Amino acid sequence: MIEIHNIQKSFSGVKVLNGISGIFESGKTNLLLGASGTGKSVLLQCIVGLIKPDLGSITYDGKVFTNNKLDLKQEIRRKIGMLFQGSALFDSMNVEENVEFPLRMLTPMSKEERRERVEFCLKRVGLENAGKKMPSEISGGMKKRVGIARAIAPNSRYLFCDEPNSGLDPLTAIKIDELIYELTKEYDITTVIVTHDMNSVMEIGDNIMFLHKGNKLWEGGREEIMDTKVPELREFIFASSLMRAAKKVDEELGSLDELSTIQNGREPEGEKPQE
Ligand SMILES: Nc1ncnc2c1ncn2[C@@H]1O[C@H](COP(=O)(O)OP(=O)(O)OP(=O)(O)O)[C@@H](O)[C@H]1O
Repeated sequence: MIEIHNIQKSFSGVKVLNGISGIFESGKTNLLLGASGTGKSVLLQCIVGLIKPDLGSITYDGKVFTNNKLDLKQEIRRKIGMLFQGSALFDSMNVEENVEFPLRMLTPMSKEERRERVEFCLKRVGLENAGKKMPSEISGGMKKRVGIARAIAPNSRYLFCDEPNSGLDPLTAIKIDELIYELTKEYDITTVIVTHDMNSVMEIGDNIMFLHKGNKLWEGGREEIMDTKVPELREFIFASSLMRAAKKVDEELGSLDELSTIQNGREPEGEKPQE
């Protein structure tokens, strides 16, 4: 579990994060949702320690990451896996070597142990036959899979993904989302995902934090987000014509349901009979 409290960050006097607090639980996919420029990536970078917040605290499983103790920071960093937007694979290394890299850097594993772990991780992400390929020889979706295998290889307890399905076709994007979701549950990882994709929200949003102009305006699960009354979030969700259509169908199905209840001689739920 990761807890953030009152995270604030300004650049050149311009406030980008305005006191964000929240809890990211383990075994859950926690989404940072919002339009471009709302501070999602800056918050993610603060949480992983790439940017120092001006104020606020970040705690990983009870250990305070923001207390400047180098040993502790390094201990936590070893448990962090990152999936970058463009996958960020090393072009000069083949797929196996990319996945092996953090094992060489962060663990005392022997060569044989590393080989077994790489094999296991590549199999888990469905790339058992791609180990010898170079990044330039594989598709965008496969690159994301390699990035995921590399991120989880050292038994990471925390997984951070910056727009994991950017640049992918919708079907591949869903598969990548599903893979991240399954791994989160399987290994009880605390996963934090930056996204502005409503498909991801509806598919894998266990816990969603909606950011707007550096403020947290809403937090909740995918089953409640469509009913939000927060105007900025409603505007964000229904900016997509697909989501507007989905809402319309939902409302029409609701009306049909109500109609059939009345036709069957029962009162619609929530309505009291007239005296
Ligand atoms: N290193 C930096 N120096 C100055 N300003 C920055 C820096 N990093 C981010 N910003 C500014 O902070 C604001 C929030 O940026 P951020 O990248 O977090 O947005 P975002 O919500 O992730 O958007 P997107 O979805 O487009 O990536 C933007 O106005 C951006 O220009």
